[in-house]
Amino acid sequence: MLLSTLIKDIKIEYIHGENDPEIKGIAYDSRKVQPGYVFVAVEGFKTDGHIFLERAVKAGAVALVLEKDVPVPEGVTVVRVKQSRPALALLAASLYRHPSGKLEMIGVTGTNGKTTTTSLIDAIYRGAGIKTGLIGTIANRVGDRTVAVSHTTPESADLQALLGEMAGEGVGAVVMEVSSHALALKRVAGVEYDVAVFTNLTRDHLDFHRDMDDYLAVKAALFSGLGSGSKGQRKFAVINADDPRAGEIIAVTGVPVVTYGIRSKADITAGDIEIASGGVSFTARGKETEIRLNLKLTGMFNVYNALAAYSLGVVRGFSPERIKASLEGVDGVAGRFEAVRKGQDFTVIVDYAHTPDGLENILQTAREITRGRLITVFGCGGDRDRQKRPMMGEIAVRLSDLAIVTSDNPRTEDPLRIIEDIKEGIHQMPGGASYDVEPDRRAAIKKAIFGAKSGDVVVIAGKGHEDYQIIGDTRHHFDDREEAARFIEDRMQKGPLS
Ligand SMILES: CC(=O)N[C@H]1[C@@H](OP(=O)(O)OP(=O)(O)OC[C@H]2O[C@@H](n3ccc(=O)[nH]c3=O)[C@H](O)[C@@H]2O)O[C@H](CO)[C@@H](O)[C@@H]1O[C@H](C)C(=O)N[C@@H](C)C(=O)N[C@H](CCC(=O)O)C(=O)O
Ligand SMILES: Nc1ncnc2c1ncn2[C@@H]1O[C@H](COP(=O)(O)OP(=O)(O)OP(=O)(O)O)[C@@H](O)[C@H]1O
Ligand SMILES: N[C@H](CCC[C@H](N)C(=O)O)C(=O)O
Ligand SMILES: [Mg+2]
Repeated sequence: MLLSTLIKDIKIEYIHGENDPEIKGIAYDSRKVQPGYVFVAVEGFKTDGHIFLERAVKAGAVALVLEKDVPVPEGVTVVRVKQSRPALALLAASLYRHPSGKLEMIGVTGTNGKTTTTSLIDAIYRGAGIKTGLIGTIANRVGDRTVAVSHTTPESADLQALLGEMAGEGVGAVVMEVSSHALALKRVAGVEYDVAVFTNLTRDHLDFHRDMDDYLAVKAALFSGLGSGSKGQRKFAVINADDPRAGEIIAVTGVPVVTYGIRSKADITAGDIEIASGGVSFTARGKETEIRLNLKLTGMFNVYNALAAYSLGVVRGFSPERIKASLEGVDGVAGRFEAVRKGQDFTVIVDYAHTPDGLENILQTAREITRGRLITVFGCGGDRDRQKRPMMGEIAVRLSDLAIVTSDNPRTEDPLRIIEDIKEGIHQMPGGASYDVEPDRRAAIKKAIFGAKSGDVVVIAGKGHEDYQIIGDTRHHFDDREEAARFIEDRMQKGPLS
């Protein structure tokens, strides 16, 4: 595509250079530039793309998109824009010929439940015989082909390339997680959504967003952006009426809204809820429909996730019976309340709860299936929201019989410093509280498993499906499920600690 065609839809401050080169690709990272590419320089949080212009041109960039007036190498065409991130997104959408316009696009946002809810929605579409694309934390999938992930929501240029592949391979519907980082950093600018789902808003990422209002405003952008577009598909939003901020999301949504809930008045509600260790059952009731759903996922929060998916399915026009069959066929989601079973007489659960609300939910659910003691192993990620640490400490200790505080992904922070932040919340608890500290996650898991007695439940929270631990800038192989399985087998041979 000629540069002049590519930039047709973006607002430009000025252009320098006579050439109108043929553009073969787009890169936001100088290390990924190939001959014939346009390089878009982004000012980031760690470094600045404008530092790497020489490198990009050496690697073959024929055009540069900049948001700053900086010296540039000779011989390339320079396109100056106001903001590079939205420009990057819109240029990529153009280059891949607006793939989201050819696909039914479903975006799911909210603090918790995105991965689970997208898996459930995906199952409904597949069950209806539609080829799907899935984009999210655990994996990206094009039909049955899995593509590696680096983010929950990919960077705009990678996202548009992926959507392009999906459109080219006959995908009908794309179900994707839309993180607040993605919305704030314009990764999804230029994506035309048909349906947006709001799961909930609780505390997280306040290292990145100014405050909860800012966090909400960012999430709300997915809903206010729903009105535009020209696919002719029926657009609607699916919103959790029980969330205290639901009204604010509804207020900015320019398309019909279907609400779901358990406590509040909603279009579709869940009643007669039964929670067991093997799964939840509930009756989903709409104006004209009523159906009993028996899921293999458990926990009250999964009633919400399933109800969101069910509501979407009904409004989309799938039959409640068909939706029921699809939802009931989902065995579980990797690393979400995933049991590690090696024939032991106590329960071990690996879960991705990494926010105060997630942890509270998971421990309440675990308590309901605990006959003995509830033992929790958890930590908090480094280089992420610090204020959630004491809150998670308090929750873990309050809701467990024994909490073992350990490391999550320390990243570039001192693991002991992170643990100190967690302990602050514990020490403020009235009457004090007993807990254990074991900074080495492997040793903490071992301690929990060797300490468990018959009927106990061990919850290992925070890392779920992750098969790595990030210490400094290095990713080491580490999988809570593997570690737990190994120690359970060990313990069954050697016996518990006395
Ligand atoms: C805070 C955040 O999201 N940062 C993202 C952002 O980084 P940044 O803007 O700071 O980039 P930077 O490192 O300063 O570099 C600036 C520019 O120079 C470029 N560069 C850099 C080096 C070089 O040699 N050449 C070069 O051109 C970079 O490619 C970049 O375009 O843009 C980068 C490129 O897309 C992302 O990789 C990076 O994600 C970081 C690694 C990250 O950890 N993000 C997490 C927090 C995140 O996005 N999480 C959400 C899920 C959260 C949730 O809801 O739970 C997600 O969607 O995954
Ligand atoms: N609807 C929900 N409400 C509250 N907590 C939930 C809900 N669904 C799941 N959780 C908890 O949050 C954890 C993460 O769930 P899930 O992966 O579905 O969320 P997510 O929004 O995709 O997370 P991330 O932002 O990290 O990608 C689960 O392991 C569970 O403990
Ligand atoms: N998407 C979340 C994942 C957190 C997972 C937890 N294991 C951690 O590293 O903090 C984030 O990037 O904040
Ligand atoms: Mg997710």
